[in-house]
Amino acid sequence: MIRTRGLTKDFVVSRTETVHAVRGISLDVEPGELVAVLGPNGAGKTTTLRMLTTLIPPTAGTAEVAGHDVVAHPDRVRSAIGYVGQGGAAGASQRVRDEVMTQGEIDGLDRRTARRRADELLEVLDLADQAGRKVESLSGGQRRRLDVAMGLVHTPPLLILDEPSTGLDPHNRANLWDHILRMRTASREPMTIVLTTHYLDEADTFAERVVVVDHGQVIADDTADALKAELAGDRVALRVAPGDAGKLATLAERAPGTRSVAIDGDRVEVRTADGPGATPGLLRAADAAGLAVTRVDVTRPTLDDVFLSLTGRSLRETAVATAPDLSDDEPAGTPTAPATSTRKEVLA
Ligand SMILES: Nc1ncnc2c1ncn2[C@@H]1O[C@H](COP(=O)(O)OP(=O)(O)OP(=O)(O)O)[C@@H](O)[C@H]1O
Repeated sequence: MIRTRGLTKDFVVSRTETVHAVRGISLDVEPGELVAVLGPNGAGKTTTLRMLTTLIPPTAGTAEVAGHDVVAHPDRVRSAIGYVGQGGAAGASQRVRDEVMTQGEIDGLDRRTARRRADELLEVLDLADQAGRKVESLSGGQRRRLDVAMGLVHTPPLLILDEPSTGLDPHNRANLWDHILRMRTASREPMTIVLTTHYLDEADTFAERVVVVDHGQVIADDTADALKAELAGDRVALRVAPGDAGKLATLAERAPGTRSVAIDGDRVEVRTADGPGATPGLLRAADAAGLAVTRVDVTRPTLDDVFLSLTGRSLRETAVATAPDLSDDEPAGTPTAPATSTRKEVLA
């Protein structure tokens, strides 16, 4: 469904500065896959999606989407995809339901189906009460939900979503995911979904495959479970008398499967491929050496641990620091120029 080879994007910012936003990404996404693309701010995720959706041309490399080259046949690509970008796609002076319906008709739905889909999506995304209101009167969170409704109104074979849930409250995030998953199972053809998210729990729970991007390159690509097992490992924390921590650490280093051992006061933290499997052996070794273990905690790694082990940095910190405030309390007002071109502007 997607095939890129050496996909590259440079932005020439000035005579002396070029931003190498995407540096040779080669990626294959099969029909029916649900792929989450993770990475810190500025990693190149949006730029990659914008090339795949034909909003910007690649500097080098190739990309085929739904069987069509993004440079040679952008129209064919556009008609095969649904896209939710980061910029507000709706016209400020239009009414909410009309905007969703119009987008549906642009995407090829007949008027009745467009209305039914619009009403369904406005209900799912908690916008039914705002259906007759003008877009400019919506809060930031409501406007984001409207963007998502416009992107999902037709049920294309390929959905590309750039941070669809950013700024939504937990209730609306859950509804959105429920709807996306239902759309997917209801569609006759396998629906392919590629999305970026800063919510690691979403990627962990819903994505069948996680692609980690950093500095414009893919640095890991696998299922969340495989990435966690390969790159982060489980943590077994054992508490002993402070004077015994060194002896226990030495024993733990010799235990099968141990990747690393760290001491923190009376706590010995063992990184191992299989925490629950390794714990009985660690306890037996401690017991045989006369060391009394007073507490054991086994923790499975998160995708943030995966990123940390790959890069030495935490994804969570960058996400929290830059998550936009889409408060539902205040109307968002007329938007300033969006950071990315919108679907309506460019794909219509
Ligand atoms: N139009 C542009 N002109 C110049 N530089 C750009 C432009 N668009 C993106 N960049 C730069 O390219 C790099 C990648 O940006 P991109 O938006 O793709 O990152 P991202 O991974 O989507 O980040 P975020 O998680 O913050 O959305 C960044 O350094 C960004 O500043």
